[in-house]
Amino acid sequence: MAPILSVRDLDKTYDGGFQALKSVSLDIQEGEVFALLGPNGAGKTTLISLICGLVRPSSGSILVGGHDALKDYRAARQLIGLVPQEMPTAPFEKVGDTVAFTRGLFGLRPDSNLVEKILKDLTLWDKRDNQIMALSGGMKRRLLVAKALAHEPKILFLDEPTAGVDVELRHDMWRIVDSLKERGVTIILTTHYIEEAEEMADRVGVINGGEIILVEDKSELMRKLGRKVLTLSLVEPLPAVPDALSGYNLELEDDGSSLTYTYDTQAERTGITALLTDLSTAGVRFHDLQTDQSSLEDIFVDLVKRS
Ligand SMILES: Nc1ncnc2c1ncn2[C@@H]1O[C@H](COP(=O)(O)OP(=O)(O)OP(=O)(O)O)[C@@H](O)[C@H]1O
Repeated sequence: MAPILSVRDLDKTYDGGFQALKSVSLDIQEGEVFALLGPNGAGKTTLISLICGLVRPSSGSILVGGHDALKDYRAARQLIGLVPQEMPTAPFEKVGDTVAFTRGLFGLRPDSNLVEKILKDLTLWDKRDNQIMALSGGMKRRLLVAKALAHEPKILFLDEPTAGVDVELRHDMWRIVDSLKERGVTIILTTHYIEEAEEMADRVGVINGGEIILVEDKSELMRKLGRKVLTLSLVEPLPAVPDALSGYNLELEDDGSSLTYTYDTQAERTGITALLTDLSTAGVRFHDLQTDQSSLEDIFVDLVKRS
C-alpha cells in the first residue's frame, strides 16, 4: 500500500543560513503511530512545520495522501491535524465555539453532532460553554487535540503532547492516542520521553542535527532493549574464561575480577540457571551479582552521540 505520507530529500535552510534539515526522507503508513525522537534543536518542529505547510522547504518533496503538499496545499492540509505545543487561541472564546470555528476554517459545513462527539471523547463536553481561560492546563491540552480533530483529519501530528504535564494527563493522552489509532487515524508524535515512544509507537524515528539517523519498528528496538548484562564479582580473579564455559557469551572485566554474561530477556531461555550450575562445576565462585538492562534511552543517547 502506498504510504499516507511520503517525504523525500527534504532540505530546509532558514533565512539566516542555518540548515535545520538535511536530506530527510521518510514514509509513514496509514494507521501507524510513529514517534519522532530527537534532542532539542534536532529539527522535529521544523519537519512537522514543513509537512503542515507552515514553513517552505528549500528543496525536496512531500506527498500527503498522494497530494503534493506544495502544489496542492489545500488538499494536503485538509488531511492533516496539528496539535501544537501551545494554545494559540483567544482566552475568551468558548470551548465548543472554538472547535466548531476550527472546522469552519477548513471550509467544512458545521456539524454539531461531530463537535459534540469530539468534546465527549476528550471529556470536555461539560466545559463546552466555558471560556478557554477557565480551563485547567490538562483541559487546554485536550482542547488542542479537539481542535485538531475538528476537520476529521486522517493524519494527526502531536508536537510534544505531554511536555510538562502530570502523570495522570500523560496517561490520558496515551489513551486518546490509542482510541484514535483504533479509528484508523495515523499519528505522528514528537517526544522527549522515551517511555512515551515505548508505550505508544509502532515505529520510532530518531532525528539529530537535522538528519534522520534511525527508523525502526519499536518491537525491534525492544529486542535490543531486551539485552541484559549479568555481572558476577568473583572471589578469585580469573586469567581467562574457563574452557568449560566457552559456550556462554562471557567476558572477563576488571582484571579478571568480574565476569559478565550478556543475554536476551525476550529469549525463551536466558541460560542463567545453566550458567550458574556450570560455574559451580568449574569451581568459579562469586560473592556478588547484579544485572543491568540497556534502555531505549541508552540506545537513543548512544545513537545521538555517535552521529
Ligand atoms: N525560524 C527560524 N530561523 C532560524 N533558525 C531556526 C528557525 N526555526 C528553527 N530554527 C533552528 O533550527 C533548528 C531546529 O529547530 P526545531 O525547532 O525544528 O528543533 P526541535 O527538534 O523541534 O527542538 P525542540 O525539541 O527544542 O523543540 C534549531 O537549531 C533552531 O534554532
